[in-house]
Amino acid sequence: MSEPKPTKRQPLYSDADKDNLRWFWRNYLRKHSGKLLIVLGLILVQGLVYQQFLAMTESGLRVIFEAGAMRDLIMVCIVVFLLFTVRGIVSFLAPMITVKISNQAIYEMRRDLIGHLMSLDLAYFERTKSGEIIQKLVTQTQQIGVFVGLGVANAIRDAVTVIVVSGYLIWKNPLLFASAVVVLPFIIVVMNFVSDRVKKGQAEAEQALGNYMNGIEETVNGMRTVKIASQEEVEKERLFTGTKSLRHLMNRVQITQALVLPSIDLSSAFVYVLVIGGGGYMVLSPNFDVDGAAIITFLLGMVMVFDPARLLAQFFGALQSNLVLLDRVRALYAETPSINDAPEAKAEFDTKGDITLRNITFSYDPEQPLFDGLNMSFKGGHVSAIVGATGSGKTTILSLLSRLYDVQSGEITFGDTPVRDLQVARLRGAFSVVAQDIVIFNASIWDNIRYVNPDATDEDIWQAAENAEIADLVRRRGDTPVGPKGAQLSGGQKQRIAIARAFLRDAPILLLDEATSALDQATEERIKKALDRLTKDKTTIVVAHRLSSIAHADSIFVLESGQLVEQGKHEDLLAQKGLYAQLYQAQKKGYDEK
Ligand SMILES: Nc1ncnc2c1ncn2[C@@H]1O[C@H](COP(=O)(O)OP(=O)(O)OP(=O)(O)O)[C@@H](O)[C@H]1O
Repeated sequence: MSEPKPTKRQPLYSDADKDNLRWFWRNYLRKHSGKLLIVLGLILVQGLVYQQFLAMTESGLRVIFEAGAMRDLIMVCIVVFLLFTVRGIVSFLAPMITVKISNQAIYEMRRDLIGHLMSLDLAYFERTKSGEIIQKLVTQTQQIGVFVGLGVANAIRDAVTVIVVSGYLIWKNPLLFASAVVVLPFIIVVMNFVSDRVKKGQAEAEQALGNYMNGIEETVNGMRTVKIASQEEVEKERLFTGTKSLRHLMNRVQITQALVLPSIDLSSAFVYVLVIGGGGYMVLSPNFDVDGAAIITFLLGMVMVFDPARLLAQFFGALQSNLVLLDRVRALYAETPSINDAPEAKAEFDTKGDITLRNITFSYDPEQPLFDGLNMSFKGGHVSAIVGATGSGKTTILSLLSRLYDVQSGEITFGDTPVRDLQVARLRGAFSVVAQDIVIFNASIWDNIRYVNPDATDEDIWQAAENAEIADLVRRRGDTPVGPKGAQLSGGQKQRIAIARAFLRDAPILLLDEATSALDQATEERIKKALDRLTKDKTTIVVAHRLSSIAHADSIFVLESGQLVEQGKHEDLLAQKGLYAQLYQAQKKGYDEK
């Protein structure tokens, strides 16, 4: 499951490809073995129909050439018609089964991929382009499914036809058939060339498509910034470049694939000439016991072989593309979550105990350590605040507590229990969070609030909405969705939804990261009173830039570049005349001057 290296020649069927095919068979097809055997039986019937058709044609021609009975000719016609009726019915039944199997396989593959995706760490989503994820879950799985459902089934049908009809022709006239095989090496060389180029081209095209989809997502989501900065032309150009490169790559893949048919046609023309010439000679020569009916039937048989052979050759070109897609889809499983439940992880813990960070080290990027030996303790049931300059690591501390990331060394404990000994879902279930990046779904405000507690009663939801001062808006907007990512709401309205969620969830530990920063002072004052009730007896950690809003905290931690530089109550910190006092005075001065 390696990333493609377009410049290096790769084997057509690498070990990874074989492994991917086995994986696909084991997980999504093997369970349908019984039905697949039925399909195989139906396909065999299709092949046999062709063989019988040839035999009947030869008999019919002989009746004509040898001026036989009319009755025999009519019989031949009826049998031929019946044979093709059988083939028609079977040709419908086989794909009907395979299409169902393949759609089931797509469904299961997507279900598994979504399940795995949900288990991955936040860090994966922060480094992976969303276009790449959408591509795996939407287009690549779909293409693989269609290929398996129709492509593979048709290819087996074609292969069976080629084998059965060729077998019949060999039996009828081995010498003539042997002369037709001379074109085989030419076809093999062309197919190898095509397959190799298709594989490389497809890998590059998938990469380009991922980038293009990601570009669209970024542009659409960032439309406000694009418009304000008048960057429409730049974005247009960026997307044009993406589609241009796709056009170039798809041209390369599809034109290469188009080489297959003319090569087969050229070969077949060559073979037909050989059969007409060689077969004609056999009829005319007294050394061979071959009549005109046999040669015409043989020629018809060759036509019937070449048609499925063309399709088979096309199939091998498409197979290379699909092997690339399968590799891309399966690559998601190479990503594994690192934040898991430890064996025998505990479901229960003291949610009211102190939360302690002991000598922790953490960095997002090994080049830039953020915390190195940080110690902090948040008192259970009390309100603590973290303050400090932007980028000093306040939000990161909150993320570490709920294990969105794991510390690299040191330990975080809840009461006496190390955080790694807790079940992740239980740990996170103990938090209500109002984060800086509020996620709003394109649903009604009501549904957005209920998201954090789907079992809540209507009464609870109204109460939460009242507490967060958003109930009026809920009444006014009713069921109207709020637009993608809450685009129809103001920053303060989104923040009040997040606060309403915290009220509704009512978990024992509360994390408020700049929770009221977008509110006007009057609304903030009203929400503060409700929040004071909410935080009662809960362990609350507040991150705020506006120091006046955290002055009442039981304990204030002052961070500077990932280090704890001061700690204490508001009055004590002011008396210390350190960083906190400086920040506070600067803010106060700012307000006084306004
Ligand atoms: N997901 C991430 N990946 C890489 N680096 C990150 C990530 N999140 C934050 N950082 C970096 O870590 C540092 C601390 O960020 P953090 O968000 O904890 O700061 P903060 O004190 O909360 O800042 P602010 O007051 O601006 O919210 C910053 O230098 C930031 O660039």
